[in-house]
Amino acid sequence: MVTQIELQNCLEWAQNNGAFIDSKVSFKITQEAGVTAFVNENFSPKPDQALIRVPESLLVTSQQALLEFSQADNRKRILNSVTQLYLSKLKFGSDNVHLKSFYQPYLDVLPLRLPQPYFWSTDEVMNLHGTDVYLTMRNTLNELLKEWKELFQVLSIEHTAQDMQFLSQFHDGGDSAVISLEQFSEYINACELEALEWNSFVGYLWSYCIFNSRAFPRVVLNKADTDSSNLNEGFLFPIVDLLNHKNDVPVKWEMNENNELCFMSHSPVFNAQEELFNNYGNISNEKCLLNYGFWDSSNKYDFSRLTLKLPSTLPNSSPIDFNKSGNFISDDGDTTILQFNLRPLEMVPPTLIALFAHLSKLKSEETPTVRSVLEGIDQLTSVVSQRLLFFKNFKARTSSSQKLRPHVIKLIKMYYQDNKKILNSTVEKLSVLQKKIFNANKEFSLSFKTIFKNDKIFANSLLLIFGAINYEDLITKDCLNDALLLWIVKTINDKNIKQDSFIVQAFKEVSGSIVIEKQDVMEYLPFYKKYFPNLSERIPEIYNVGDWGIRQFIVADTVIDRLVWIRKSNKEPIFLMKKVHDIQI
Ligand SMILES: C[S@@+](CC[C@H](N)C(=O)[O-])C[C@H]1O[C@@H](n2cnc3c(N)ncnc32)[C@H](O)[C@@H]1O
Repeated sequence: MVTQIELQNCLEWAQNNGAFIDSKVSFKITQEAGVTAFVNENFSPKPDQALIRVPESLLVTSQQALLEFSQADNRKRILNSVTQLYLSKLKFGSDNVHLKSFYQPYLDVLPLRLPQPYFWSTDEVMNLHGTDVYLTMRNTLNELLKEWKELFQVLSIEHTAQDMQFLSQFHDGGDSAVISLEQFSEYINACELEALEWNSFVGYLWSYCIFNSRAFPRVVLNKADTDSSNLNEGFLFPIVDLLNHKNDVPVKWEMNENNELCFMSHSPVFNAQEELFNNYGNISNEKCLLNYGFWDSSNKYDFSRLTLKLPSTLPNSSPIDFNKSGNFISDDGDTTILQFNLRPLEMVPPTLIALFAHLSKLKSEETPTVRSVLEGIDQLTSVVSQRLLFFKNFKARTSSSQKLRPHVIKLIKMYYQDNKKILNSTVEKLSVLQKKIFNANKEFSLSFKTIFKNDKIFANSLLLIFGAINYEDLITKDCLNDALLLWIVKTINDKNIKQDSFIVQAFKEVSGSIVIEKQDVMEYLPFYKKYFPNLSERIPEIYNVGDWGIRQFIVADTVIDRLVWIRKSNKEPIFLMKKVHDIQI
C-alpha cells in the first residue's frame, strides 16, 4: 500500500510544479479504497469553481511516450499501447527513462499491488469460473498479449527470458492459441511484482490496469487534432486520479485558458469530512470489478448479462436487427452469440422477449401471436432460472494450499448475490408481464379447467374413463392430453356449439388443409384403440354422436399444437385464439 509520506511527496511535487489544490480538500489513505479525498469543512462550490487545477506539463500523455519510443511514429491505433508501455518503463525501468525522475513522486503513489481480478490468486480467480467476468478476463488477457507482442515487434523490443519461457509452452508462441485464464493467472502470480522488468508482459498488464482505472479521455484536452480515430486515447491526470468514484456525482473536467486541467464538482453542498468523489462514468458493477477492483451493491447502473448461443439460422430468420439493438456479439457461421443486459430498475429488454416469441413461433404463425409470446416468456423464464441456479449454487472453493483473501471472498460473494437478485427480479418481471398479456387477451382464451368445471356431462365421462374425480386428477394421472383430444372432437360433433367459435374455426381450417399419411394413422392407432369402440358403447350419449373416426383426432392434435398454450406454472392448458401480438422494440 502507498504510504502517507509517498502521498505527501506527490501532493507537494504537484503543487511545487504549479498545481492548485483547494485548501478545503485533503487526502488520506483508507483501508477500503486506498488514497481518498475528503472536504475539510461545510461548503457549497460555486459554479465552475475549480477544486483542483493541474498544469498540462504534469499530465502523462502519448507525446511523452513518443519521445521515449520514437519508432512508434505517432501511429494513432497504437498510441494507448505506447503510453502504457511508457508507463511500465517509467515505473519499472532504469533512471534514464525520459522524465522518470520528474514523475517519480507520482509513480510512487501508483499502487504496485492492484485490486483488479487480473492480479488475484489462481484460486480466487477460479471462483469466477462460469461467469461473464471470467470470460471477459480470459479474452482481455489474450487480446492484451497479442497487442503487447505486436507493439514489441513494431518497436523492436526483446521479450524477457521469463516471458519467452511462458510463451514457449504454446504452439506458435501463443499467436493463435487461446490461453486459459488459469494458465495466465498462474503465470501472473509466479512473477514477483517488486522485481518486474519494464518490458515484461506482467509489467504491461500492470500498466494496462493503471491506465484502465486512472486514464482520462484526450478529448477533454480540447486539442485541435482530436478526431474520431483517437477518441479512445487516454492520458494520466495526476492528483485528480486520486479521487475515488461514485455514480451520478456531477463533476466537470475542463482545460482553462492557462493550460491547466481543472476538476470541478457540481454537488450543491459538502459537509465537513464528506468524501470528494470523481465520476468515472455511470458504470455497472461488472465494470467496477474488472476495471477498478471494487463492487457497490447499491449501484443502480448494475446489470446481469444473459449470453445466448444460438444456431445462426434462428436469429437470422428473425425480423429483429440485433446489430442495431446492440445485442449482437459474434457469428462464426454456425453459432450466433447474443448478449442482453438485465437491469434491476428497467423492464426485461423487449428485443429479448421478441427473440423468444420468434423462437416459439409455429410454422402456422407468420408473426408473433399471443400464444407464441406467452410460450416465449415461459422459455425465457426457464433460461433465466437456469442461470439463476448457477448463481444460487455458488460456494467459495479453494485448493488446500491457497487461502482466499477475505476482501476478495467478499467481492466474489457480492458478485454472485447481486447477480442472483437481478435474475430473481427478472423471473418476477417475466411472470408479471405474462399475466398482463394473458389478462389483456382473456376474452380470446378458454381454459381447460373452466371447460372441465362447466361441462358436467363431459367431466363425468372422464370419471368413468380415467377415474378422474377432479381436474387435478387429470394431471396426476397424466391423461390431460387425451382428455383435451376427446373434448375437441366432442365439441366439433356438438350441433349446439357456435360454428364461429375459434376452436371450431381452427378445426375446420386444419381439417381442410391437412394431408394425412398412412404412417400418421399408424402413429395414432394405439391411442385410438385404447378408447374406441369401447367409449362409443359405454357412453354413447357423447362418444357415439357424430364423427369419432381416427382422422378427427389427428386433426384435433394439430389444433392443440396451434391453439393451446400450457401455462408452465400450473401445467394448465389454455386455448388461445390466433391473434397477432406486437412487441414494441
Ligand atoms: C483512480 S484510482 C483512485 C485512487 C485510489 N484510491 C488510489 O489509492 O490510488 C481508482 C482506484 O481507486 C479505488 N476506488 C475508486 N472508487 C472506489 C470506490 N467507490 N470504492 C472502492 N474503491 C474505489 C479502486 O481501487 C480503483 O481501482
